[in-house]
Amino acid sequence: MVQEKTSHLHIAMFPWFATGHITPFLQLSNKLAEKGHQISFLLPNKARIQLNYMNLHPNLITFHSLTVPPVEGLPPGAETASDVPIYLTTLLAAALDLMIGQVKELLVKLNPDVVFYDMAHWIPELASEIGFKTVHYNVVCAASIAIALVPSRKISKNRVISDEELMEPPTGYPSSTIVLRKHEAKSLSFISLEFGKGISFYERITNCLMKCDAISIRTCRELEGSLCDYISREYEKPVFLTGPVLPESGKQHLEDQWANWLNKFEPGTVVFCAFGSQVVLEKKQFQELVLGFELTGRPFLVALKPPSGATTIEEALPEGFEDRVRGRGIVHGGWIQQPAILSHPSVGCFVNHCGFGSMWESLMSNCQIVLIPHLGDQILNTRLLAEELKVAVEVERDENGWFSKENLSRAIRCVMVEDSKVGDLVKENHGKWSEFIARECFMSEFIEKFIQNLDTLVADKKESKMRNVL
Ligand SMILES: O=c1ccn([C@@H]2O[C@H](COP(=O)(O)OP(=O)(O)O[C@H]3O[C@H](CO)[C@@H](O)[C@H](O)[C@H]3O)[C@@H](O)[C@H]2O)c(=O)[nH]1
Repeated sequence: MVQEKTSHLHIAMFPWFATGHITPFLQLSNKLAEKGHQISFLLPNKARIQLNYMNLHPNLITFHSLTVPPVEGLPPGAETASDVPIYLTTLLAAALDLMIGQVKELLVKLNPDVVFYDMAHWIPELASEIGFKTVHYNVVCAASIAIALVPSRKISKNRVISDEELMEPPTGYPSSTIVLRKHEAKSLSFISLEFGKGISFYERITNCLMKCDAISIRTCRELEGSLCDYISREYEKPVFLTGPVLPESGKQHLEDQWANWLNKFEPGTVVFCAFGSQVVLEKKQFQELVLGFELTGRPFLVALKPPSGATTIEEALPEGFEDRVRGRGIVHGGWIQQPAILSHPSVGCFVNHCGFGSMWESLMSNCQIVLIPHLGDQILNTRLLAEELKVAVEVERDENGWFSKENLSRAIRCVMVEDSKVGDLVKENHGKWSEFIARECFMSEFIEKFIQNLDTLVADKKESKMRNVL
């Protein structure tokens, strides 16, 4: 096969100041640097120090520190979303917008071919002044954009969107299964609220999407092809997919305390549960959750943050719980090596919140998948896995969003017992997907195609540069 020749690009990355955004931008940077492209990565100083270890190509990826300016109400020293409670992130967005001069100065000096961004809606303005191409890179599923952040939503300035309106997908939305249920609509109501000074979240993102040269999404056609096409039509822009861009898994060594405990059980019998880095449950819901695991009668390992109002997991556990499950159940209040746990042979079921990372890790595992989503994109990811692909089951909630121990236990049992129709169906479908994803070329093909698209996008810029030189 004749390989198409690609030239080396200089790409500037300018992600929103949140770990969940900086990390995937950096993972993509690593993939691009692996192919010889040069990356200038703009980020606040503290995040640079924290994430330096993730830079796998320091010869090609250069971090450039930014200074987050003071904004009234923003705690001094706050630089990323992890430094502030969620209701103050609007002030961080206001600080981001004040950085236009600083970013402009840097971009003039760096002179990149293309800038990747996600929240700084003013990047296209700089592009026309300085002369670079722009790619709006979305790090959550295509469904989150398609259902909430398209022009067809028609959310004009200062209009607050109702839950009823959010439940209705926008005109032309291509899926009848990846939708929100009544109690879930409020998880997206933030889009019409202010995010930064005098601009709503909806306005910010739709501006970004309208003014960029190309849209890019961290997904694949096999999962969300029709949703990507819908976004492309809505914005009349090309949509370049990067695939999931996950780091090479490499074999993580599981800590002895977990390996020894898991080794005590038969293959495929342990239920593992984790809800990512953000979810903090209400105490009552937390207690109901752990009682649900007790009710299954199976061994279980749960790794969660303490619920709201508690400083430790132990103080929040239901009365007598620890004695009743001793020897077969652990609720751990700290971080645990999720990918390594998932590949332990004793683990047979993964109960998770369907955050983007966990969604892919569950798809790549051999475990049965049970989902309890909490936030907007997690709900849509869940619909994708449970309703479209039919590789997982979702725990039923009532109209107030509450899930009972019985519903949790029922969902786990229905995928774990032998000869369960649902269990067999999700297992078979899941098997096909994990095989598909595990192919060696799965991620590399995406990146190669993605780079070809970028090359075409910046070709005219390069030509005019050449003309100037000649
Ligand atoms: O005890 C734990 C818990 C999690 N993880 C890892 O942490 C990552 C968690 O990522 P993800 O599943 O995406 O969850 P969140 O951290 O909650 O993700 C945030 O960011 C995602 C986009 O990147 C969104 O999809 C989610 O809604 C948002 O909560 C995964 O790689 C897990 O393997 C561990 O290693 N140990």
